[in-house]
Amino acid sequence: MTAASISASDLSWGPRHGPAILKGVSFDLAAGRTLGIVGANGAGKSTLLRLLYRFHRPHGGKVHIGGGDLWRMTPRAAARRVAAVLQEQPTDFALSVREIAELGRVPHRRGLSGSGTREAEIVEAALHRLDLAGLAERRFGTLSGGEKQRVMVARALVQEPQVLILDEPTNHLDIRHQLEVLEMLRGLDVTIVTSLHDLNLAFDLCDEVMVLSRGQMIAHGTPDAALDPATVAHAFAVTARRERLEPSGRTRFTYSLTASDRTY
Ligand SMILES: Nc1ncnc2c1ncn2[C@@H]1O[C@H](COP(=O)(O)OP(=O)(O)OP(=O)(O)O)[C@@H](O)[C@H]1O
Repeated sequence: MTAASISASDLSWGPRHGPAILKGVSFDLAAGRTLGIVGANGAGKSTLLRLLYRFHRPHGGKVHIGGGDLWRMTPRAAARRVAAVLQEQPTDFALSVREIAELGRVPHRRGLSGSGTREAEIVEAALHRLDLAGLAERRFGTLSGGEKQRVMVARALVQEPQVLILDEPTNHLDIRHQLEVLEMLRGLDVTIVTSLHDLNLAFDLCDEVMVLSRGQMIAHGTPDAALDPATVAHAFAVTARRERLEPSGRTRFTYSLTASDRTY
């Protein structure tokens, strides 16, 4: 895998005949960096991600991956560059874990050529990395939510993308697998854009954070700058507190409803 830069300029999108859901979002992310997208429910996080993995064509603005316009590439070329791990999981319940992971090779195959030794090695390595070797022959439909999530990350790795788009990648994962998956992702030579609900994770994991509110970017920068308590309070309509824990030196957020929000 070789990371590629992402450049998004003035992106907007909305449903046909509906109001704009995403308005004027721009950012430049250098190759190999991790950008976290945070914001309240409905803020537009998944919508922004959909524009980055070529699901929605922007109504305004452009996305460039490694300098190339995402919508001027063929779908196959785009799929060789960008992989996505989504909240919605596939319904190929009858396929085995290995077969789902192998689907990640499709953009790399020419014609009807099957899988060679190298292809098989890539799949095995990804299954191993995600702690799935023992489940390789299991039917996808029989897995737990967290096991399914790990299969989807494995399939994305098998795709050997330059850019990895993740929509809430830690959903369903227990704390050990959260740490393992996040540490593994950080070690990849890939550029990552991920939505996250957990601000503590965003602070620890990301090189940069973007805060969305009602479809607009209200902050973007280092986690320290973007996640300042006033911005968090505004974006999530809560009282936010940010503390530095000793002796670890890690930053932790805690939240409460503002007094006027209480209904009791
Ligand atoms: N295709 C669509 N048609 C109509 N409305 C849509 C469409 N896609 C998204 N929306 C609306 O746009 C808003 C933003 O949705 P989006 O899924 O991007 O939010 P989000 O920040 O990812 O939220 P969550 O944290 O709940 O996952 C929501 O109000 C959603 O209902």
